[in-house]
Amino acid sequence: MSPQVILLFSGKRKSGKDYLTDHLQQRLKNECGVIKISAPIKSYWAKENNLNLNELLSHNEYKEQYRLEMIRWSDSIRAQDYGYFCRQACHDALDKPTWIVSDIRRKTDICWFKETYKDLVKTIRIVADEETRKSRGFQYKDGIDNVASECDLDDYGDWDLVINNGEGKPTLQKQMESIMELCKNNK
Ligand SMILES: Nc1ncnc2c1ncn2[C@@H]1O[C@H](COP(=O)(O)OP(=O)(O)O)[C@@H](O)[C@H]1O
Ligand SMILES: C[C@@](O)(CCOP(=O)(O)OP(=O)(O)O)CC(=O)O
Repeated sequence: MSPQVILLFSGKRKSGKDYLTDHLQQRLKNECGVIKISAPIKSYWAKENNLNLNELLSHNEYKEQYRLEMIRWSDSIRAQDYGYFCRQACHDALDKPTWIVSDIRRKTDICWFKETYKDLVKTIRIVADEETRKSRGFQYKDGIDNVASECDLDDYGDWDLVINNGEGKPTLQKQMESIMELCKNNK
């Protein structure tokens, strides 16, 4: 079965990408599959450096020790082929009508998905103010928070949906409904 809608989620560290996409997955159950562009990066890095892949994939602090190096290495691959990790992440194409891509970071990620899947693609930006992100554990790091990995989409202006997940955010129910509404147009 080919997908009917592909939801691309983006947002800064601790904006709530995993939180909201996990909830969406619980809601859609078997109807959806989750794709993480960081998965093939982490898998390669774990193998090369003999690291614990499950820890690297988890929400724990463990991955933070390796984030800077993974960004640098993955950017060197992207410089040759910007779709490399997007393609790898979609490789075992999910047999589900809705795909949730939980970690879009660069304009080239959006470009690759739109070139490949055309108008199946919907882009969603999760925003949260810095105070809220700090209360969730965000700490600014030079080389991470001021490079493409975190900033390339700051000036992207063509989101299909922007969700506030910070101060004054709507209820989770409302956040989910706005996503479902976006999907409806593709089904
Ligand atoms: N709307 C929310 N309500 C309660 N906790 C939240 C909410 N959004 C995010 N969090 C919590 O904030 C932390 C960071 O969220 P996470 O989804 O991991 O961010 P990101 O994936 O964008 O780095 C997690 O502990 C998560 O459970
Ligand atoms: C090297 C990375 O892929 C690591 C991303 O790991 P996660 O996607 O787990 O990070 P957060 O959800 O923001 O905490 C970043 C990149 O620029 O590709």
